[in-house]
Amino acid sequence: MLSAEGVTLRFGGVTALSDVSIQVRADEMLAIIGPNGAGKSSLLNVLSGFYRPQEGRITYQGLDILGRPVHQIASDGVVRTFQGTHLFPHMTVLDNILIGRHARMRGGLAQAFVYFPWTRNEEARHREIAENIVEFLEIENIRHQPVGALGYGLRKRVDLGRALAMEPRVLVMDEPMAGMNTEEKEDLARFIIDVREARRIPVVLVEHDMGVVMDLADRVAVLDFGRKIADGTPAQVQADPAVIQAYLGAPA
Ligand SMILES: Nc1ncnc2c1ncn2[C@@H]1O[C@H](COP(=O)(O)OP(=O)(O)OP(=O)(O)O)[C@@H](O)[C@H]1O
Repeated sequence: MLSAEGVTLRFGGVTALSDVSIQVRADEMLAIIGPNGAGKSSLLNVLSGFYRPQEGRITYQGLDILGRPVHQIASDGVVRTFQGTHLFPHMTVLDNILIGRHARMRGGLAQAFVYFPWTRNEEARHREIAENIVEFLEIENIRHQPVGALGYGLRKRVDLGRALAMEPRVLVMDEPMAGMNTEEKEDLARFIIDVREARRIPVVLVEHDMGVVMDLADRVAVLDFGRKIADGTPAQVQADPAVIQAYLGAPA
């Protein structure tokens, strides 16, 4: 579905990724883990077109997408969320989700909020899709509240809604649960599982919480100092001496 082959990414003298190959298979939950600075966010940025590696290939549905504009990669279906939230705090939940429809709007974003007669039908269709997402994420009761007034857990849920509005074919999430309490993590995990069941799309996520990773992921790839050191089921990876060494710094 989406893959990196032999990817090397450097920032000046820093090698963030070194000859990394990874494949995201259809309908799987792939977790990317590793110690701080291991290159996890860099790998997500490369897979979603935000960073262009100096070496290697990125393919999506069999096509080389290296160098394609990032908005085009997103509208082709590789949709990512970022650490924290990228929402408009003064706008309502529903309007923030509608922003996610931007890539799918023929009339452009401005027209979505202005009632030109010729855009009314399209506007109604986008609103219906946004309302369905609101229902799916069980945030009907806050749909007209400004996002800035919400707690972090709910804001992350709205952020997921905005990503869903973009109709992802691959959903890429950078530490979706960072900064959440246990209850918020459980809620978001449930919705991520629901998304996979409802949309049958692969999800790639970077996550620090090993409990979450072991519960959610079908497969885990481990990065350390920009290299992929393991790739397997959660149980395989957990028992891998190289992984244990990377995390604990113990001698091999
Ligand atoms: N835009 C950038 N400019 C310069 N160096 C960068 C940039 N982005 C990442 N790096 C460097 O690349 C390396 C990998 O960083 P990256 O953020 O991908 O790691 P990470 O595994 O996501 O870390 P964390 O778990 O702390 O978020 C680090 O040494 C980092 O300092």
